[in-house]
This record gives sequence, C-alpha cells and structure tokens, in this order.
Amino acid sequence: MSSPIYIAIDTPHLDKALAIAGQVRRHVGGLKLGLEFFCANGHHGVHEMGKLGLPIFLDLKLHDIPNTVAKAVQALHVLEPAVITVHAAGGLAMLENAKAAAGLRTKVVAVTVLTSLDDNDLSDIGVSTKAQDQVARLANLARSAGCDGIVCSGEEVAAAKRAWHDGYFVVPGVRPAGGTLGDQKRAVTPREALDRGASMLVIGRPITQAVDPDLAAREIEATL
Ligand SMILES: O=C(O)c1cc(=O)[nH]c(=O)n1[C@@H]1O[C@H](COP(=O)(O)O)[C@@H](O)[C@H]1O
Repeated sequence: MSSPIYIAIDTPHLDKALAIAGQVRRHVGGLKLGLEFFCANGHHGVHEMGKLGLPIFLDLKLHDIPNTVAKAVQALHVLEPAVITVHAAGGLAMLENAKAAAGLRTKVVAVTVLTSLDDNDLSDIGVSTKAQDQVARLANLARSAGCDGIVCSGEEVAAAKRAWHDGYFVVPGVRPAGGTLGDQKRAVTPREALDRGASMLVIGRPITQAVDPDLAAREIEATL
C-alpha cells in the first residue's frame, strides 16, 4: 500500500523541488505542490514534477465566483492532478461548479478552516463558532456539493469522518512529537492524524527543512 504522506514542496525553485522530491520519493505517496511553487513555475513546473511518476496534489485553494473557479479547474485538466483544493467558504454553487469541472480522475477537496487559525483568529474574521463546529458545517456543505472530501486539522478529522464515512480527509498541520509548529496552530502528530481517520497526511517543513530530508521522511514513516 502506498504511503499516506504527501510531501508539501513549498519552494519557488524547480531544481530544489526536483531534488527534494527525488530524495524522499520512496517514502511518500505523492507530491503536494501549492501556491509558492505554482506561482513561480506554473504548468511547466507541475509537468516536470509529474515526470517523477508520483501522484500530484495541486493545492491552489481556489476561491472565487463559481464561473471563474470552474474555468480555472478546466484549465488544470491538462496537468492531470490527482487532487485539487478549493475553499469551502466559496459556497455551495462554487463547490458544485468545481466538482463538475474536474475530470473524473481528479479528487476535489474543500479547505474548511486553515490549520494556521485558532478560535480567536476565527472570531477576528467574524466567525463566532469554534473551529470544530465551523469544520463540521463546511464539511457538510462540501459533501452536499458532491466534493470528494475536505482539508481539516487532526483535531477535527475524527468527528468529520464519523459524519462522512466515505469522505476523503486531507490533514495538514502535522508535526512529529515536539516538532516546531511554525505558523501552524491546530497541529497533531502524523500517528494521531492517521488514527483519527486522515486519508492523507500533508507534511512539509518537518521533512523539507531537515538536514537530511530522506531520514526525516523515514523517521516519520516509521511512526505510522
Ligand atoms: O491545503 C493545504 O494543503 C493546507 C491547508 C491548511 O489548512 N493548512 C496547511 O498547512 N496546508 C498546506 O499544508 C502545508 C503544510 O506545510 P508544513 O507546515 O510545512 O508542514 C503547506 O503547503 C500548506 O499550504
């Protein structure tokens, strides 16, 4: 069975991205390419990374009016991503349009509450419910829209899975025990995330910033 770990390759440098992916490829199930990589390297960069033969999770967190998101998703078809992200907060019609526009082989997962936010941050943007409740609300919306799953933290994934048995649950904000949190506020360990029902673990800096990324990936894999 392939590893649930997708490595977040957050760098604007294609050569660095290729080098890191090459180092850890035997210990990960796929490559997650996000805004930093895509804004610098575009379709060409994704195409080059795809040559490594691992599934690509293209995390562009689309969030716009339904028509614009649908057209953007269509423009990504040629890259054949295994997974793409949209923001659940874009609303039902936007999520439905994104799913309808994605090819059958691309999972559409909806970002609920970013793992860098806590309840105080939610309050700042006018969301008066706790992260846990907001994730449940947005997961329900994503499910109604026909999305394949959601992105949430390891703190909410168990409840989300209980409510949506066959959903696909992407969990970032994952840190080995005692690891540096950085900007993540709702973090759990890889083992905890998996035990609580994560389908995919997104892990970036704990591996990419390690002195030996291959060793870091192997150490995390050994805890699963
Ligand atoms: O959609 C994501 O992948 C995502 C959602 C979220 O709520 N939090 C989050 O950290 N991510 C992404 O997951 C990765 C986490 O990276 P590290 O914090 O370095 O492990 C980054 O590429 C983020 O863009």
